[in-house]
Amino acid sequence: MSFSSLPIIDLKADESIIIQAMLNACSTTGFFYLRNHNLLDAQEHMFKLAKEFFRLPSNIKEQYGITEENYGYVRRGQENLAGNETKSIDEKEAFNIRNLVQPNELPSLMAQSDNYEIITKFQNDCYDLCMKLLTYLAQSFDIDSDYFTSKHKRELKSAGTLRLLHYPAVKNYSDESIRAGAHSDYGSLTLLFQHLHQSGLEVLDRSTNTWYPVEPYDDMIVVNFGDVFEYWSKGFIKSTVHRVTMPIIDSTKENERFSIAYFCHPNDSALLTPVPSKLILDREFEKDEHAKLALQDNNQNTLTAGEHFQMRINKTYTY
Ligand SMILES: O=C(O)CCC(=O)C(=O)O
Ligand SMILES: [Fe+2]
Repeated sequence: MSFSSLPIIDLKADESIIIQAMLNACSTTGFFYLRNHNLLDAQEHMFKLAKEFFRLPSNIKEQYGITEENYGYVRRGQENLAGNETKSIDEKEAFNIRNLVQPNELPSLMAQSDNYEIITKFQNDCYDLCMKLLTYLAQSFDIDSDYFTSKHKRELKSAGTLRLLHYPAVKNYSDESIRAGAHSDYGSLTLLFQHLHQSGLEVLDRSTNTWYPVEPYDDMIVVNFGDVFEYWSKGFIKSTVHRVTMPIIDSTKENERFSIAYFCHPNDSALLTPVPSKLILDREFEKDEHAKLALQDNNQNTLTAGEHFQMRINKTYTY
């Protein structure tokens, strides 16, 4: 397993192979490609809708501005994922949709019944896929197979979010510009859908401080582990830092970028205590620089997933 060619997990492979591959991926790169998932059609519909939405005039999009709970429209320059370590802002716009969203909470384009159905189907498919991966992961750790899924009940409150992203075309930019600043994700798993060979995503190998590009493939989802797993595994599972860089300027090529992220989060009340696996319980949690920044810096109080999310969000628009 290496950052220069991320592992590929094939959902059509034997379960024993998947379970072993999940264990290898989570403890090394924290990122992998997922092949043979069944979200291709749903993904295509979702990208079409996202493009239609981002083409709307700003005043319409801004009617649904981001709320304190982190849902709604983020305009270009409003968010800075790398926090106050840098002066730059993220050159992107985004729209965050909560789980179990109701049509009356959405812009009229998304509230139309056919589009609302596309959104809810996509959310359900993503949720089901995450639950499948979490079941395999529990098997990798030799714990009850519903150990993780029981902390992700669909009907209970969580910070789970579907995020549509648009990185507008650029003709020039400064050295400090970035499309999405360096960050780790806050939840348990992220499904990242890239599109039409629009690259730019990079992952950080913390041990050597080296960035590696993540090539986009239309038929494979990029999956990564978030902070919650770094807590649950005392650092055995890596919540790998990533970013999206600016495109190479080539006047013959269109360079805007679309992506979609499904952030799976445990229920707000879930405790971030170590999982009862032999692989984890005997481990010392030695926090490296990233963990010290992203996670609560002392091991005295156990956080809930909701508290950790709130802590990260309070900084996001600074960290
Ligand atoms: O657009 C991408 O490829 C990555 C976005 C991302 O990492 C995020 O929003 O957390
Ligand atoms: Fe991310």
